[in-house]
Amino acid sequence: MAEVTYRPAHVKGEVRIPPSKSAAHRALLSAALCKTPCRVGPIDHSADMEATLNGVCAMGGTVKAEENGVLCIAPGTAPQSVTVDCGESGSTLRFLIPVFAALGIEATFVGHGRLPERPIGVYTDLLPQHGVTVETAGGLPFHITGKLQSGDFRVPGNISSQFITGLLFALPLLKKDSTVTLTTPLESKGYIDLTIEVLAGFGVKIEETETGWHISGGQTYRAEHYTVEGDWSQAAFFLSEAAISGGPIRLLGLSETSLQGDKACVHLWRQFGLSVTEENGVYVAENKNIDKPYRGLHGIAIDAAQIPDMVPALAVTAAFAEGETVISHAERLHLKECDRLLAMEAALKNLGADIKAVPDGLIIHGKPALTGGKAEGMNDHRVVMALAAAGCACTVTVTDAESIKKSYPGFFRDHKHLGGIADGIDLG
Ligand SMILES: O=C(O)C1=C[C@@H](OP(=O)(O)O)[C@@H](O)[C@H](O)C1
Ligand SMILES: C=C(OP(=O)(O)O)C(=O)O
Repeated sequence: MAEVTYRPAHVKGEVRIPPSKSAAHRALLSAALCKTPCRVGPIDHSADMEATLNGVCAMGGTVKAEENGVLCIAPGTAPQSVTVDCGESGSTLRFLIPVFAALGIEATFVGHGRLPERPIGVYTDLLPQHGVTVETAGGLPFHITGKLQSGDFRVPGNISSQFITGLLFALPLLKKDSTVTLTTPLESKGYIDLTIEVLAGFGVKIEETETGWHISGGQTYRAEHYTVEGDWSQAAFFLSEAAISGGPIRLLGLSETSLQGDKACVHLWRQFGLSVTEENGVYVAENKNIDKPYRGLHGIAIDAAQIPDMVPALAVTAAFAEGETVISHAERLHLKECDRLLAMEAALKNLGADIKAVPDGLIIHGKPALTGGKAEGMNDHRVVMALAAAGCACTVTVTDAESIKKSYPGFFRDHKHLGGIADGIDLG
């Protein structure tokens, strides 16, 4: 795989944050469940979006590109049996399985990269209790036959919220009412809030209960269009760049009222010492203490249970922040596109940082400067993008540079547009 070399530079200027991958997955799937055409956009053509669009087509839907990144999704006739390639997208796989089961489509789900090894056991246990036959050797391929039956779905809240989202999409399609009951406390709650919000945009109601959710059966997905808001998880990489390089960076396209849990990045980087202000929907990130020791940044304590995708970018800023940063409740990072805790530990150590992975997170003691060096991207988009901020301060070569295509194909272009240097790869 190709390498990218980030070199020291002062990044500043304006960047339009791409549309939210999480919101887009949800909106495309909801649109595919409508009885009449629905326009969804803007959509960024990342590999994960392609995976969900594969799913939309496998449901019999058709996809037509219109202007300004809008896609028109029209319903078709669902096939009886189909293979769905989910690429490397955990969201696609875990959202589609129960939906296909609710529609009674016999399906084989396949995937690549780390996806075949990522947890799927929640469905292996649960679906057979509700009328679906599952065939799997543990991971992918994952084959389902039969039609999902309503009832009480008991689900752990701490493996992946994506199982719950998948059920919240599927259960309204069944004839009778269902409940989802949490057997352990919910992590990544912001993603469930986002699911419920997108469903509401399609006229589908989910009721929160003391133990989980009540879902009325016989509901209909209905909407003519859905506008996808900006992606707070991608904005975090630029907050980290502003913290280390100075900025100011103006971030366009983000919603102030977003339910994305990753909106917490504003508060977190302010705690590190970055100034983040908002005016008329534009967020401005600037490190006004860039000339002070440690760039005026100081270490913080972070509970990552609700914001797993923030961790790579947080770890990089922490490597430059005075004192200790402790990132806890991040166990699920072992199970993402790579083991993100070990990947960030290895990468930042190679650049000269003081970082230690512990079972539930990372402990980092910041240094005023890093030496730079070579790091493994581990085929993980968030690892490769997070290291761009370190590369604003020291030369960093990262392998697996193309992995950014999973969520943000224009990342190097945007980094360069801000004055950053990303050599060795031409991805626009
Ligand atoms: O629902 C979603 O859109 C997502 C949920 C999160 O996964 P977990 O719930 O497994 O933490 C997150 O890490 C992922 O990038 C996107
Ligand atoms: C983990 C991620 O996505 P997914 O789970 O959908 O593969 C991610 O985007 O960081």
